[in-house]
Amino acid sequence: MTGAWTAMQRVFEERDRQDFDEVRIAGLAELAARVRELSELVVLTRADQSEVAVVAREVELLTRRLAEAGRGIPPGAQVGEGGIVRQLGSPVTGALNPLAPPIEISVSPDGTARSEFTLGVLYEGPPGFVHGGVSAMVLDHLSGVAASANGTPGMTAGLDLRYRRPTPLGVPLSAEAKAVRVEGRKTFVESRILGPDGRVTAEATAVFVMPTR
Ligand SMILES: CCCCCCCCCCCC(=O)SCCNC(=O)CCNC(=O)[C@H](O)C(C)(C)COP(=O)(O)OP(=O)(O)OC[C@H]1O[C@@H](n2cnc3c(N)ncnc32)[C@H](O)[C@@H]1OP(=O)(O)O
Repeated sequence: MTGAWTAMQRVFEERDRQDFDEVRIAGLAELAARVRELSELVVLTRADQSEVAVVAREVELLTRRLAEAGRGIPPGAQVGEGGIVRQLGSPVTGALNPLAPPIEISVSPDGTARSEFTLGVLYEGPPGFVHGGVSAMVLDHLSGVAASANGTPGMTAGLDLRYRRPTPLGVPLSAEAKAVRVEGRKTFVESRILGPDGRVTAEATAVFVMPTR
């Protein structure tokens, strides 16, 4: 039976054949950014009912225009030595995904993956604070990048989260993750999100397992 890793490689190879140059990516990223703004205003608008109905109709027409050139499969993931290096449709970092915040991640020479980002109203859980599932998503992904940077990429097998204090919405947050131990196919990664005051709001230990080929 084909393993998960081989199946994923096949998907990636298929998508690699798609025609995505940097100019096209920039254009689509601009579109995604505008849709993100629109989504936020859907939550925040005070427009009256008739105006909302008109806008809904206009958005429907715009959607139909894009559907005429729909292609059925999501944008590709670029794969490097350490696993995925860029995934344009990622719900966390994908510049082409309007649902993604999106967050940008850098990796320092010691293998620490870091990010600074702000999460707006679309990610609200408790009033005024970030949804716990969104924090988990960010830490899961950041930890995945740290596992890859360690040269031991894998699938998330476990994510043990502790929510220390509420994570505030609409203010600059930072997050970091680092691989701390490797045992066979398993890589253990520790991560955390910090509020603007530098205090930890959420922290996690994740286990990544390299799937069988
Ligand atoms: C620069 C940009 C980069 C970009 C990088 C992109 C980052 C993306 C980050 C997001 C990642 C995701 O969302 S991934 C999506 C969410 N995750 C998934 O869908 C995974 C679904 N699960 C699976 O496919 C499978 O269960 C696997 C592949 C994880 C493991 O299956 P397997 O290969 O059969 O392995 P298995 O025998 O079960 O376990 C292997 C070893 O791991 C241990 N193990 C298994 N689970 C756990 C666990 N929770 N905690 C501790 N240990 C565990 C087992 O005891 C065993 O230890 P021992 O006996 O060997 O000692």
